[in-house]
Amino acid sequence: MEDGEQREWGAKAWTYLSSVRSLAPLIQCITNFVSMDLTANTLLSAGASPAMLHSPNESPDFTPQVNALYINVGTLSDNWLPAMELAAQLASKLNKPWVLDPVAAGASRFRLKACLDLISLKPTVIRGNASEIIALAKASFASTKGVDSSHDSTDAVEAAKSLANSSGAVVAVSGAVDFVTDGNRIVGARNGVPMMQKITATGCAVTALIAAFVAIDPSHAMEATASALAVFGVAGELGMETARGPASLRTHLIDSLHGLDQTAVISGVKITAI
Ligand SMILES: Nc1ncnc2c1ncn2[C@@H]1O[C@H](COP(=O)(O)OP(=O)(O)O)[C@@H](O)[C@H]1O
Ligand SMILES: Cc1ncsc1CCOP(=O)(O)O
Ligand SMILES: [Mg+2]
Repeated sequence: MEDGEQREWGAKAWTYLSSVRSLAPLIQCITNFVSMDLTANTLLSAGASPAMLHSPNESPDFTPQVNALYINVGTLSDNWLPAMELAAQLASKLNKPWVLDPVAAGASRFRLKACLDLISLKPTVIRGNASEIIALAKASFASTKGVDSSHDSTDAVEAAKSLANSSGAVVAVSGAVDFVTDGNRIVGARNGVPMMQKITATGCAVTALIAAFVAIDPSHAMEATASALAVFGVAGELGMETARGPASLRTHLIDSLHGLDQTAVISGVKITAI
């Protein structure tokens, strides 16, 4: 039963990846300085088309052209927040999917409020680590030490459900198991390797990949999100076979994502209902 369910998810994930490769969705990324390179390379190696355009002077022309918008608050500053809000408003008004990465949501009052304000603009998906999702669900500052999680993803499952219900977004918590919920259903993806936490911006990059998968099928955001997380994890597992540490894993993960074939995805994806 479980094997059949996993193969079905594997086939679904392969369909999403193949569609990203054939349709090359255009993804507007308003993201942090640390992650720009890995995020753009992750999207390119998956077959999507990244564009790091963030000026509020450009978004009125550019956001209408994109297939999805990705907003990441990692290196948030006073003047970037209005740019994020404008792009999110445009995407919502135009019915385009948009995905939020609430990096370090609980690290400061400014950041927490910014994330909650962005969530009021109706993201399609929110993907964070466990500490970030707990901070958002409780709307509480100081529940995290920075950008890295001090909780396991299993600790944040109830917080994810509660955030999904209050926001209307699909919520994903990454970690050893990546959980995805729409507030009602929950699935878990058990792919990836622990070394992925030792490369900065892997979380940011997988959130961008979620945006590319959701761009293909916005009405099934939960399926697209779980598939993106699992596919990124499979690329990490294959990359780890030849990597010697975080720096080479970063390279090998990108290479593996680019080279994934149907067999690797269908047999590698480990998604199950919880
Ligand atoms: N212990 C782990 N085992 C396997 N994969 C992991 C583990 N921890 C994180 N990952 C993977 O690393 C990527 C980044 O997740 P995470 O480190 O939780 O995000 P962030 O960088 O935002 O804190 C995700 O694809 C996740 O599945
Ligand atoms: C280190 C750091 N500081 C601000 S943003 C950032 C990158 C965080 O990336 P991730 O959440 O994917 O680990
Ligand atoms: Mg992160």
